[in-house]
Amino acid sequence: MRVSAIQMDMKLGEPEYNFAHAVELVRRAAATGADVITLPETWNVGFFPSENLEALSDREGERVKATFGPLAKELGVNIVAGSVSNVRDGKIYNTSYTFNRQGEVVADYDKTHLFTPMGEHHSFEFGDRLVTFELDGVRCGIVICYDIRFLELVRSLALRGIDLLFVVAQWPKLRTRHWELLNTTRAIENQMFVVATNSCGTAGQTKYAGHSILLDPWGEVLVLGGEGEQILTADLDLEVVRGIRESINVYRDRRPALYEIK
Ligand SMILES: NC(=O)CCC(=O)C(=O)O
Repeated sequence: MRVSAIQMDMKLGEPEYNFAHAVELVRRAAATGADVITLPETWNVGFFPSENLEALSDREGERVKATFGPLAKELGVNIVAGSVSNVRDGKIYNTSYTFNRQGEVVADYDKTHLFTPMGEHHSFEFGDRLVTFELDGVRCGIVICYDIRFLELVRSLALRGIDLLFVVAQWPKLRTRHWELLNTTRAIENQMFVVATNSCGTAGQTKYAGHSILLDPWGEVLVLGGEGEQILTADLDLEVVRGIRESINVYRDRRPALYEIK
């Protein structure tokens, strides 16, 4: 499975520009022969405008579905369309939509851990369900940015049988080391591929890290981004998952009856 992660530089509060730019980048990523293309967190508005957020947001994912469904079908590619700021039932969610090669929505996920240090919970609603799905027969899960700090969340997805985790983020440069270590640790402890797509550039006072990272289940770096906008591509050999789980079988050896965290 060839995956291309788009490390996008979006403009805060400018969905018109951001939609056009995301489509252009997806077309460029498709030219690499990718099976799956990914985008970062809240790329439609940036993370996140303090004014007019509701007016700038998508409505029940209508715009992202109308844009990326047909595009996925036209290009014959799976698209993990990052996440968008999205109004549903009068509330704003940080929602991720994933499209298969036929342009169908195969997953929608609302961020479950909102980033309270930046007040995300004052503007957005918490999601309340975990999501797994299949792309080309590969079992996948998705989390959004701050979610990656919660090992229980990722282990829960792992126990549902995923082999590949998508992380879509707007992670600040200030904590680049946490970003790399957390993604690497989740890959190793759950013995899965991790495709972690970050944003870059500056929004308001915050500089975003870039450093998108694609990892194999041994925690080896397949490709690591720099600081600027770029498309990172790697081939994932899913057989590696079976190999590591046979040689170091942590799923067989774990002893959940002893753990307070189930
Ligand atoms: N967008 C986010 O969730 C930011 C998370 C973050 O900066 C951190 O966990 O550190």
